[in-house]
Amino acid sequence: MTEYKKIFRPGIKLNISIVGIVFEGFLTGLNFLVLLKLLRLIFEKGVEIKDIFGSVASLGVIFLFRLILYTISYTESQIGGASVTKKIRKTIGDKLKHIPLGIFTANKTGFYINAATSETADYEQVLTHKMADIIKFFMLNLLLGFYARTINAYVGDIILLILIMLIPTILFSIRQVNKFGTLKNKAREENVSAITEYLTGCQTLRSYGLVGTRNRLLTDTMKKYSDVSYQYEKAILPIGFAYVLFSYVSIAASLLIMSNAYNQGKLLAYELIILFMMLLYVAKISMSLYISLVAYRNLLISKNKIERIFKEKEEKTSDKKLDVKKYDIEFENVDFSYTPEEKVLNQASFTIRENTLNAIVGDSGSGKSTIFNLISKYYEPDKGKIKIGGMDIKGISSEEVLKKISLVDQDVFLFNDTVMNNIRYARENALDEEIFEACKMANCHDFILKLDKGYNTIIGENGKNLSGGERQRLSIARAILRNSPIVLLDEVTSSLDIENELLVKRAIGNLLKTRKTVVMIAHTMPIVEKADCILVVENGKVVEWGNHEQLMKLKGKYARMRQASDSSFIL
Ligand SMILES: Nc1ncnc2c1ncn2[C@@H]1O[C@H](COP(=O)(O)OP(=O)(O)OP(=O)(O)O)[C@@H](O)[C@H]1O
Repeated sequence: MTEYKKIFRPGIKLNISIVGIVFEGFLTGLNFLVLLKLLRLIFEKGVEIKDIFGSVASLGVIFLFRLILYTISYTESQIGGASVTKKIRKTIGDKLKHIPLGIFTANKTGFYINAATSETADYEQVLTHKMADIIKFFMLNLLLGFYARTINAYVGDIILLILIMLIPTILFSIRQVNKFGTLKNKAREENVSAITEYLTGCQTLRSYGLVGTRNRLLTDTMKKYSDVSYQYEKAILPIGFAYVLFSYVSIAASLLIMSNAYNQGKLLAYELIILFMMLLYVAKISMSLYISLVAYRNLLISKNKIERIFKEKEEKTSDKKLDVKKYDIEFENVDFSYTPEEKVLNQASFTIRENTLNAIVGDSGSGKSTIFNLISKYYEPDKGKIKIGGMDIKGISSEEVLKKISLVDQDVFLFNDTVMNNIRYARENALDEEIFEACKMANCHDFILKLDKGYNTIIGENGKNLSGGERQRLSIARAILRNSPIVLLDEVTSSLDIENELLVKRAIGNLLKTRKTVVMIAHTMPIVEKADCILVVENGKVVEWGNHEQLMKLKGKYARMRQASDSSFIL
């Protein structure tokens, strides 16, 4: 058995609960025996009050046992179901750690959130309710059918026929469930993605007055989900209705057979009554069995979704360490595409020397951020080699490579935690004094002290209580504290006001004082001129490199970009 299949297996507690619920079903069947005995007394020799008390007591005892069994089974199933759910969610979490980081694009967020929440909860339903119900209803139906046969063979056969007719009904329903259930799940996934996007982008949407527009898109996904759900019900309901009709026509046919048998003296009055009661009960539980089987199949679609995540290709892991003495970065004839249609890097080759400040410039969409994505191993190159300190990073895990890199970009992610803890994520064992020092260097110490509880202030979900510049400086403080040999800065000042830009620039200046291999993508920073090396990217290649003076003398792409830039120095 594939390893992941074991995760879905019901554990001992769930198996106990299933056995308990099936027994509880058998006990329900015993009620008919008690009633049969009472009816026989009524019709054969006249009933006495003690007989009634005896029957009521028997029914009471059966009820008590059923209650005990049900309580134990229900509790066990809840504990067992929660334990399987925990295992599934944990495995999804573990799996996500090993899926290549580049996969986490915004449109997949809904897929993963949905799998870890709704789909897992759906599968728990299969384990805690559906499986036991299906076995219970099936066994009970079978038992009543065979028992009815001992009274009247025809009626018994009709009960068994009602059960057998479930097979074509279910086969027919499954086609609809597979079709519409899959569509329903897809629509739910899109809905979760839309909700996630709406909530995370709410601030931006408000600022652009687009709340209404996006809200419509969100409600569209909700409408699509409700439409598909309606189609699902519309496709399933007629099949269920036809089955109910068949069951009740069978009961009518049984009534005819029973009245004939009664008139011919082959069936006693109390037998007729009990058989009739059984038939009504069988029709009811057959319908419940049908509903449970349909729901079971539908919920298994969720299981398939979760399995898809478990089967997703994992990043190649290796224990190989990035054990190097220096931190040069080299690209050797690197080709890379996100999609087969567009080659983003084409034979890109360049070297970034260690302990130097490097700037990457180029037109929008030329592939600057892609170079960062490849250095950080969010993606693997299609061809060519990327080396750090002379070592090819191909066989090294992204976690290991990322240990050597601090990335400061525009999208600073902050946790809903204290300022102190948010910075400590960069280095878990950092002393408080080291955090204060890093914050001073990153120009954030003063604003942190002005916060309500200073370093112990909770900064809200993704730091929503802070300004863009403050968030940016906290991110630089993290990079300083992390003290990794490579620092990647991605257009960090592009969205800031002048005052904040100045503070962030000073913070970067302090970061650069510690000798590191620094690579930055910058549009508006005069610091580009100060870079030891400027790499100019065009059409997926580094077409020029050198310092500002060298490149200006070259009179090539960089010089043209520099001349075209306005007085505010837009590269
Ligand atoms: N995840 C992605 N999937 C598909 N295509 C992508 C993805 N990310 C970027 N691209 C495409 O790759 C090309 C290079 O993008 P990249 O972000 O590296 O450019 P850039 O030079 O950093 O641009 P900018 O200066 O505008 O940030 C662009 O055409 C972009 O549309």
